[in-house]
Amino acid sequence: MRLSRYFLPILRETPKEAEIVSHRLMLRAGMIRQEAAGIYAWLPLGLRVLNKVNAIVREEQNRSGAIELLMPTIQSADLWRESGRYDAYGKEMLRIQDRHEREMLFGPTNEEMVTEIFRGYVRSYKDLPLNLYHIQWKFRDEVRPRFGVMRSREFLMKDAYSFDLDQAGAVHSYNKMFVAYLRTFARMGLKAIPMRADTGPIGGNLSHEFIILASTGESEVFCHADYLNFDIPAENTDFDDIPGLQSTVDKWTSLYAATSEMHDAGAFEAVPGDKKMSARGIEVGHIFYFGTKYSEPMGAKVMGPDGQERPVHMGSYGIGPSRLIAAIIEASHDENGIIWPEAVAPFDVAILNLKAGDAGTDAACERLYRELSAAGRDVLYDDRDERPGGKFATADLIGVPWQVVIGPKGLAEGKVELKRRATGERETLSLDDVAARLV
Ligand SMILES: Nc1ncnc2c1ncn2[C@@H]1O[C@H](COS(=O)(=O)NC(=O)[C@@H](N)CS)[C@@H](O)[C@H]1O
Repeated sequence: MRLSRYFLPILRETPKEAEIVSHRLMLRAGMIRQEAAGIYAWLPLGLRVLNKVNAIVREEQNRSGAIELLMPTIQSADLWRESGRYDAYGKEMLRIQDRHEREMLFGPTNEEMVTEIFRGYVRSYKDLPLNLYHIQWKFRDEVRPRFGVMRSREFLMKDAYSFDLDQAGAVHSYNKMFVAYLRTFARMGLKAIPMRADTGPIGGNLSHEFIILASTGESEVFCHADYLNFDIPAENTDFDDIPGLQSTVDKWTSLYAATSEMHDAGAFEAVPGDKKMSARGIEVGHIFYFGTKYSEPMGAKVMGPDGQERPVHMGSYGIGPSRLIAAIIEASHDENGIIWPEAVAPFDVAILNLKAGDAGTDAACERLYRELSAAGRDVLYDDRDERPGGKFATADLIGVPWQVVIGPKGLAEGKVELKRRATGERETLSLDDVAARLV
C-alpha cells in the first residue's frame, strides 16, 4: 500500500477524552473513530488488525472442531421470552420495534438463537457433539462505556456454543475450548491466565475468564506467578484425546488464580510469597458450562442411545476480538506508539523513502516494494512528500514490526537501514540483503 494513496488519518495531538494508552494510541494511529458513546467506526488501519485477530481466532476455533456460521445481530424478543431472559436481561439490552411494532432487540449474545437453530434440525445423539460459532457484532447498552473499544456498546464477539448428550460430554467440549483459548491468545503474543469466574447473566456453574495482566485492566486479579511460564498446548494437540485435554486443563487450573469476585484470601495465603501476584487484568475471553439452562425451556432435546429423549447439555464460549486489540496495545507499546506482535500487525514492513522525488531513492523503494509484495508481505510504503522526522514518527506510532529506511546518502554506499520496532535495534545492509531478511 502506498501511503500517498491510503486513508490513514493520524492525529497529531493526544485526544483529551482518552484515559488509557490503548484508547489514545488507537485514536492517534487512525485506527478507530467514535461515532456515538461507545460506538466506533473501524478505520482502514484498525480493520486490518481486526481481520488478523479474527483470522487467528477462526483458525483455533476450527482446529478444535468448532464449525462457523453467522447469526443475525437483530433478534426477536419472543425468542428471549422462551428462556425467560427478555425481562431479566435489564437495561443493557437495546430493545427496538420494527415498522409492524414487533418487539426486536440488538443481540447482546446468542444462546437463545443458537438453541433455536439447533432444535430445528438435530434430533439424535448421533449428531453430537456439536460446536457452532460465529464472529458477530453485539450491542450491550453499558451504562458507562469507556476506554475506547475496551468497554464499548457495540463490540465484536466470537461466540461459540457446544451441544452434548450429557455433562461428561459437555465437559470435554468445554476443555476443547479451554485449550483453543490458550493457543489463541498465545499466538497474539499475549499471556492469558484462566481464572475461575462468576457466571452472571449467562448462567451455569462452571466458568473461566481468560485474563491478560495489564496495569490499566478493569479486573482485579490474584494468581500464582508460575502460570506465566506454563507451556502452551501444541499446534498438533489431539482434540479427541479426552484424558489428555483434561490433564491440560487440570494443569492450567492447578495453581491459584481468581478475579476479585471469586477471590479466596485464605487460599491465596497458601501461595509462596515470591509467587503471589495481585494485579489488574483485562478479560479477553470467558467460557461457561450451563447444562440444560436453555435447552430445557426451549425444548432442544435429542433421542439418547437408550431411546430416551433428553435436553442437551450446553456451554458458551466468548472472545472479544475488538477488546483484544486494545488489550494487545496495553500489553505492547512504548512512548513512541504501538508495538504490534507480528501475527496481528496491520502491515509487516514499512518502507520509508527519505527523499520522495529523488530518482535513486524512488527506484530503490519501488524495487523493494515490488519484491516484498511479490513475496506476499504486507508493505506500507511511505512515499509521501514529507520530512524524515514525520515518517519516523508515523512508522513508530502505527507500530509496524519492521522499518526499512532508504535515503540518498545510504544508497550512495549501496546501503539501507533496517529497524526492528520492538527493540529499536538498527542494521545497515544492502538492498538485496534486506529483501532476503524480510521474506
Ligand atoms: N462491552 C464490551 N466491549 C468489548 N468487549 C466486550 C464487552 N463485553 C464483553 N466483551 C468481550 O466479550 C467476551 C464474552 O462476553 S461474555 O459476556 O463474557 N460472554 C458471553 O457473552 C457468552 N455468550 C459467551 S459466548 C468477553 O470476555 C469480552 O472479551
